Amino acid sequence: MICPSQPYLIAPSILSADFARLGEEVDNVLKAGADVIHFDVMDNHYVPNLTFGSMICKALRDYGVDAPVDVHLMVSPVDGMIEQFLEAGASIITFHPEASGHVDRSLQLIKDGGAKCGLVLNPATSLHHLDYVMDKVDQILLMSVNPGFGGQSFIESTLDKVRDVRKLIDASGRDIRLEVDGGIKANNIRAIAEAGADMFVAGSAIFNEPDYRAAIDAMRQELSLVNSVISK
Ligand SMILES: O=C(CO)[C@H](O)[C@H](O)COP(=O)(O)O
Repeated sequence: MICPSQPYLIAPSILSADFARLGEEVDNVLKAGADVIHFDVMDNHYVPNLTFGSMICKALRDYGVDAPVDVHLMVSPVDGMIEQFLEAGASIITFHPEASGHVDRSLQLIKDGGAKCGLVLNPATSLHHLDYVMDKVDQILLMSVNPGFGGQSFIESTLDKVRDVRKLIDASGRDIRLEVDGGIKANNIRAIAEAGADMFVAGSAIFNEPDYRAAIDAMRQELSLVNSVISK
């Protein structure tokens, strides 16, 4: 079992928020103890659903949201959207390697714009996409559902993938965040952390609950029980 070198982060996905009251929803979830706002951008091309773009990110910044905004781009091609989200105030931008013709260039574009960069791997996407970029990425996001919709069930084989990526991160000697997204709830977050993840995206498990603080606290309570040993 592995202990990441950084504290655990909980990142509610606003995909499951009430869009008619988005500013208020983001305020409420931050007041309830969220660390990061996860922002799912879907283009109805790379994934079969359509959500929101950089204008909504900018609107949240203008509204006063100063927490880190973690933008997950499910769009193809990706570079134009990267530029827009840098201007809109994104803190972290991740994208799928299949959506970029030049992965190294897209990562550099994000870094040059002052945000943290990362790659997202779908459940059946190979880890070989991480070859030759481990010196560059700040974050790796493993999808534990097929992207496009909230409220799906966690794909169990992700746990093996998390263990494999944790080994790659430890071998790199860099502080790279290992984020997992899809079907995360209080009853499985501990196992995901024990596999080596240190950042957890949860949409329906938080926004579908009447009490956001209770939902986040239940996850933190499970994380406090993680059986961990420093592996470095
Ligand atoms: O990226 C996503 C879907 O593509 C969502 O962030 C993810 O599925 C979170 O939703 P839930 O916690 O309800 O599974």
